Formats: sequence, C-alpha cells, structure tokens
Amino acid sequence: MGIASIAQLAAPAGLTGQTERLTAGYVSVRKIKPCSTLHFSPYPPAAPLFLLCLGSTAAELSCPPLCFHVHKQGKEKSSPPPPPCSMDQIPLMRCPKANNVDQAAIPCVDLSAPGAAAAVADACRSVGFFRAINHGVPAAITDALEAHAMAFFALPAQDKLDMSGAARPLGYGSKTIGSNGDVGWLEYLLLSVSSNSVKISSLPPSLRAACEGLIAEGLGVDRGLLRGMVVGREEGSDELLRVNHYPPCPLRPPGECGVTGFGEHTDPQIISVLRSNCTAGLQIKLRDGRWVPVSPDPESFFVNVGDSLQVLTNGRLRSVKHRVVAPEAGAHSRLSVIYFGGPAPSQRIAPLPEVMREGEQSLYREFTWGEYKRAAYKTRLADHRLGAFELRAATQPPAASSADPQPHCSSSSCCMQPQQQQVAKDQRRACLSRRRGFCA
Ligand SMILES: O=C(O)CCC(=O)C(=O)O
Ligand SMILES: [Fe+2]
Repeated sequence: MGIASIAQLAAPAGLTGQTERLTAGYVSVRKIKPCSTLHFSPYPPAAPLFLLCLGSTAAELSCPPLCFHVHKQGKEKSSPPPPPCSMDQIPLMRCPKANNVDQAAIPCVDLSAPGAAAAVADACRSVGFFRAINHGVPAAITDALEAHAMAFFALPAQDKLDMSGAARPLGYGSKTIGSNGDVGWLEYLLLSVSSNSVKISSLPPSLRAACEGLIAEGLGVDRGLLRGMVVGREEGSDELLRVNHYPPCPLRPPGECGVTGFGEHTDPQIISVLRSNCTAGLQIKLRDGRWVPVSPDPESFFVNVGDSLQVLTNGRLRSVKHRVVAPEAGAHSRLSVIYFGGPAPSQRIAPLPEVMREGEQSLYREFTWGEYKRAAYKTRLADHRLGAFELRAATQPPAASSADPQPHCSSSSCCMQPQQQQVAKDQRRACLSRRRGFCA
C-alpha cells in the first residue's frame, strides 16, 4: 500500500533544483522537489537539512513498534522537576481583536499541486509558517493519535507521571514549561525519537503505536526502517514529538486578554510540524507585529520555521513567533501534536554555503545544535535566543508590540471579549463542518 506523505522539501528560493543532495542528521534528500525520495545515510551529515520532506513509501501499521525514549542521563536531564505552579502564576496574554482575524495572512500550500516546493519556500521566507493541505496522511492516523492522547491525558495525574516520568525536560509535564519559570495552562508529553536514551516502556502501547504511525507516515518511511534509524545509534538526529493538551481554563481574564496556554516563543529546531484538533488557540506573529489566530483544522499540518533554519539560511527564512491561548471555560480541550526536527547535537549550525552569495557575511557565529539547545534550556520562552549568536544588528527582531505578554493574572473575576469568544466558536464550528464534509 503506498501512501503519499506529508512533507515536501522546503528549499530556500535559489536552491531548488540546484542542489542535488542535502544531508540532515541521518537524512539525505536527493532532488529538491515535491515527492522527493528520502535516503537514510549511514554517513555523518555534512550539513543539516532544511527540510520538510516526504516520500511516498508505505507505512505498514503492522511493523514492530518504534521505541520512544526519555533521556534520563546528562546534565540538563538530571535537574529536579520544577515546583508545581498555582493558577495565579499563569500569565495573561493580550489577544488580537476579533476583526483582526485575517486567515489570508497565513499561507496555505497544497502539497499535491505543481509548484508546491516553491510555495513552501515563499511561505517560509515571508511568514515562516504555513498550512499544508493535501499532504496524503490518512485522517485515520492522526485521529487515532488524537484519541489515544486524549485517553492518556484523562488518566489520573499520578498515573501519567508513573508512566512517563516527570518532564526533565522529557516526560510528562503540567503547567510548567522548562525550568526557568515559564508556565501555561496545559499538560504535555515530550518524547524523544533519539538514541542515548531510556525507553518509555510504560507509555500505553496504543498511544505509542499511534505516535509511531504518524512519524513514520510523516517521514514517508515504513516503521521498520524508522526503528532501524533511531535505535542503537550513537548520535542520531535530535527529534522530538510533543503532545500538548489544553483543558478549558476556568479563569476569566479581563478585557481582551486570554489565559496563556503556551507562551510566545520561536521553536529552536530546524522545522516543526503541528497537527491539532478542532479547538482554536494557536496564534502566530506576523512580521508587522500583529498576532493572527490560526483557524484550527485537523486535516492540515502547520509548519513552522525554527531558529536553526533561520541560521542555516543566513536569515533568508525567519523563525516565526507563536503562542497558544488556553480554551475558555465551557470550550473543548485543545490537543496538538508537534514534531520538532533537530539535527544531531554535534551538528554545526552555520549558513549553508549553497545559500550564500559571493562575499556574503554570516549573520551568526557558528555553533552546534547541542550548544544552542543548552543555551535555549537556560532561557525563558520569550527570550530572543538567537541574540547571543548574532554577529550583526540587522537580525534584531521587530520591537515588542502592545500585544506582548501581560502581567500575571491576579483575579478570577474577569472575562474574555464576547467578540473573541465568538471567533473561537465560529472557528470550531467551521472546523467541524469542514471535517464532516471531508469524512462524509
Ligand atoms: O500546542 C500548540 O498548538 C503549539 C505549541 C508549541 O508551539 C510548542 O509546543 O512548541
Ligand atoms: Fe512552538
């Protein structure tokens, strides 16, 4: 059974067609064009990939399960879990007004259409974010993952902790994100698909199998091959799968504020691919400083440019700031699954020679992925993490806008703008009816 898979290669403009081979971690891609075939190289990578690629191989659901791993060793992993946080520590965020909702600002790329690779490159250059449709991943795979993840999050807190361990940073976490004081109205599972780690043997097999199915499908490989890639390697790519669950929040914030589900940040990796259920909440920041709510669509994948891709392209592609506002009381939970593609820790991150014009200077001092990740773990979510690696001021992000994070919540007696509530409801209704259409 051949199943088309989700990703296309996102090559920055000017690269498409010129470079026949890019390597990222363990992945080599020949031919930067839609439906490229992935080759998994046994050789150390020469340069990381920019990515998004999907081939068309079958995902055999009967393959032996892939092992998900939790790191239990190493400096950053041995720190104690952050203390539990109370409700009034969760910050508010000022939300965009309902009439600012402009979905046209979010590029939509039909991965089955001719010219998809160029559209991906355009979207990554202009916004750093796009919706991918017609990706070929069967809804049954993402729906199964959603159902199993929901069942996991419905378990008693102690069971979730017992099964996956407290997030340090991998494992199960609730309200605290990282160990530097970031908090949000969510719980999550952070899983690694890498080596040098300890297996989460007690993750419910159905959830593990559903995760495997999605990753294998997303990469366009069968699960046997995927397992061979991630098990027993000394230093493989640093890839994570994150499952976020945002239950409805009983807090009613004032005015145009929402409760922070996941605070503003850019993803540090190369690329992130997100799929959510029908509940709204994700917002991205446009270059002009406006925050735009992203209409939920379980049929689509949403793709973010990460900080590392920004550096690899010497700033031609820019990582996108994004955040999540928690669902209000009475709304449905939001469930999102995000795949983060990062290279091996020793991988050098520097502008790729292929993208540099003659005489062009690097905007960043060179670093390895491991170095950047360690630096990221020491910062707050909203920090400008690339700042410490910049060589030139031209890459400073736009100045903070009035839409930036607001002070902590001190009251439980205020409410969301009715207009904003209406938008979330309309988005969900539209999402559900689209879905009924697709599934009919
Ligand atoms: O949960 C979401 O929708 C997005 C979360 C996110 O940005 C992240 O986990 O990095
Ligand atoms: Fe993110």
